[in-house]
Amino acid sequence: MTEHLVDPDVPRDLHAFIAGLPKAELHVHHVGSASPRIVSELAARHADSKVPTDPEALVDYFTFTDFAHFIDVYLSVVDLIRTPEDVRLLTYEVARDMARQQVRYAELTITPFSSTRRGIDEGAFMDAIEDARKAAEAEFGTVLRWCFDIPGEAGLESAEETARLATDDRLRPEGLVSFGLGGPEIGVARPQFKPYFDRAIAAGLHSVPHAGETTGPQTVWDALIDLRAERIGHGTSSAQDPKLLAHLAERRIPLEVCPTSNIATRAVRTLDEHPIKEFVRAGVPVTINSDDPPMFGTDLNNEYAVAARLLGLDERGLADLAKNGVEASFLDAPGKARIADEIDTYTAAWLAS
Ligand SMILES: O=C(O)c1cccc(C(=O)CC[C@H]2O[C@@H](n3cnc4c(=O)[nH]cnc43)[C@H](O)[C@@H]2O)c1
Ligand SMILES: [Zn+2]
Repeated sequence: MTEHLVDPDVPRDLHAFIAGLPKAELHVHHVGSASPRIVSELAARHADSKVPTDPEALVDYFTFTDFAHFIDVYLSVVDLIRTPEDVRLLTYEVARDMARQQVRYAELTITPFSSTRRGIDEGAFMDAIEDARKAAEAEFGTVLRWCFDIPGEAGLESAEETARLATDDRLRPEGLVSFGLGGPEIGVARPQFKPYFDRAIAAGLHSVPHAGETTGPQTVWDALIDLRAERIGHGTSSAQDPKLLAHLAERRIPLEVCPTSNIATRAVRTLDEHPIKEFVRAGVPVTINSDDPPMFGTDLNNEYAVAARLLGLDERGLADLAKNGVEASFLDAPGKARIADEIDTYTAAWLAS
């Protein structure tokens, strides 16, 4: 258990239960998962960067005034990933951190455009993430899959490039399962990306755009209608629209909820004002995720503890939440059943002890 992340309002034995609970993570960014150790190592390697090398100084550096500031800082970390070896190291170390938290399966959001436009060879990039994926599965037992996302603010050029990298049979990595859209939402309307999502969906990828994180519920409707979203990244503002909540519940469209992220980027004022309770009350499938954990001073275990407090969950409630993540994943049916059984076995043993 990471001591500094223990929520004093959650009983200690519930923290211990969460630490051992097998989990799936569906909304977590590649570069945003770089631990302070990796960020400071890369910053030391690339001395021209403004990113601090001292892990303590990173805490201040990762304090954001708003979403735009978060993206600026995020891109300064992206600038540290300069070689295929940087990509491999980052991916492998992220999987190690996940395995320590009993993450059995993760769909990691990667923005290949940001790397290829900075000069990393596209084939070498794909080889680096695939090599790390296979090593992580063999050595840590954590299964990784990829979501390639368009950085929307970078325009349609980035959409074209992301769609090409995701659908070209010679490049497309074996682990790729879905197609996303990230970055700021203000001034970046979802419908313009429809042709790129159509191509990705035609190539067999699932649609998982961010929507309703920093703009209102209409963005979520646009993601559902134009981008044919199967899950929504964040979807926080859905709570403002009862018809939308009913639609998400009826169609069983999960929200990828990332509570601490929403506070860190100031999308939501305080955790107590987070709409997660409204989602659950409306019957919307809720999954718990960490988004950019070291940047937001959190990890997946802490997000489960936050959810336990906000929703008043005990061990069985937390196990159900973990099973929501498995069910909403793009794993095949036997893969889902394996992790769900593991969650049940773990929970039964914990409650019997
Ligand atoms: O790479 C570039 O050159 C570039 C140019 C202009 C704009 C961008 C971006 O906007 C990149 C955004 C970046 O942020 C990632 N991300 C991480 N966490 C979140 C989140 O909570 N909400 C939205 N986006 C997020 C996203 O995956 C993009 O890679 C890049
Ligand atoms: Zn995100």
